[in-house]
Amino acid sequence: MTTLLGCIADDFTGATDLAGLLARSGAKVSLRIGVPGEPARPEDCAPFEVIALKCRTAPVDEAIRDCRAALAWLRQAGARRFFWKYCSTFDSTPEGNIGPVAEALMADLGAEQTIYCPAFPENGRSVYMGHLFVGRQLLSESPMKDHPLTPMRDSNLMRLLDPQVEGKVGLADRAVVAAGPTALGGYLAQLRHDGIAHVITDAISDADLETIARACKDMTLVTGGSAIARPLPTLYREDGLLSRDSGEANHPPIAEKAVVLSGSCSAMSRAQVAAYLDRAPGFKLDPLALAKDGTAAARAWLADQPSGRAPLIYATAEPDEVRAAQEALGVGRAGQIVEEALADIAVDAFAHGVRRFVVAGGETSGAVTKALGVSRLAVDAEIAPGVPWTFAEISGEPVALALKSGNFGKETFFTDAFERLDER
Ligand SMILES: Nc1ncnc2c1ncn2[C@@H]1O[C@H](COP(=O)(O)OP(=O)(O)O)[C@@H](O)[C@H]1O
Ligand SMILES: O=C(O)[C@@H](O)C(=O)COP(=O)(O)O
Repeated sequence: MTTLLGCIADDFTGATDLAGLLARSGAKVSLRIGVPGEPARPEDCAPFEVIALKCRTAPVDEAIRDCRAALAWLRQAGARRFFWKYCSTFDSTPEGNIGPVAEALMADLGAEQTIYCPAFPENGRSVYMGHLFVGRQLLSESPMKDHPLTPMRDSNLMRLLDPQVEGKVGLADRAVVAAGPTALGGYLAQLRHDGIAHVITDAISDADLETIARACKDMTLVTGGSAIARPLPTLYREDGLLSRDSGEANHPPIAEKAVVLSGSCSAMSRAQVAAYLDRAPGFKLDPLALAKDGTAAARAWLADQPSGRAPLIYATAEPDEVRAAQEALGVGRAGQIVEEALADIAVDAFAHGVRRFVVAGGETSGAVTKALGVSRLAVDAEIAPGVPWTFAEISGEPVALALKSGNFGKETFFTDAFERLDER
């Protein structure tokens, strides 16, 4: 059927997060890795199409080029409403890519205004007076200040967005949101009249997100984290745009051999790795050793592991270890070496019969999924808010992948993931 909402995600965990939240409604969601090589045929498309890109930290021009190509494909699929998905912690560099991509998409779509709504209350992200909180902490005081690629050192979204865009930035604060969808719609119209193209929206609860979604459901372009998109299928149903058909599909059984790969250095991933090492064998990657000797030692270790709990290979490290690796190798190169190593290990693991992959980290998931040659993922059971199991076919073999955002899941996530897969 023709696509109702065309979504572009700036990383792969963000894409599965968004697809998982949209799929909670029972609607059919299709998740494609990269812009498909073939032109879109609306009859083969789902009402919700998500294109996963790996452009969060790409040079601005490259990110704009890739997102515009994704937009063109989604328009061919029939979409007239679009969603630009970035991180609920607004991960970006000083130059972008949140603002420049939004502005390029707006130009292509002739949209005068869009909203920016990263709030995800279920995962502790809220926005108040334009300031982003992670749990009880301001973004800039949260562990996101030490992110290896996008350290977030300011919590004021207007201040973060302003240098990234040419148009004017404004705020729809909590008082306006709390006044309900009609008041919010009127306020946005007033801001549009005043020439404000980019509006940060406060939201501290799911009820706020419902209000914003209701006020913005017909906006040509909405931008944000996944949670602002979650109410949209229900709203489209109310408007008679979407049928009640379930998108549920049966997936073939997946062979049991499994591996956990973690390239995320978030505080939550560090806790998850530590908890899992109490129960399963682990191998720690050292970026300097990888730069010198490659992945042979890790691959040999993996090949030697007895069956049982899925082994864990991780580069996950404390901020001072990450800084030391970055000082020795350069920030970009350190990240790339680790991503390429985990991708290389994943390909080797697949060749040795591994069919269940749990991957921690957005950039890491992008590298692993691309290397495995996955082009489309089917979304299945949610393990934790924003992290579903997904299924793919690689060389004709069914494979399960859980792509975990660095910050998501409980401490027991890796164990939870396999339990969830077995109980489906
Ligand atoms: N020990 C390390 N030293 C330096 N960089 C690292 C290390 N471990 C992982 N990285 C890099 O840090 C980045 C983490 O980003 P990502 O995978 O997106 O995780 P998250 O989801 O937590 O943001 C990746 O580029 C990864 O290769
Ligand atoms: O919105 C979110 O927080 C996630 O969907 C997301 O984008 C994850 O990014 P990483 O933390 O880099 O995995």
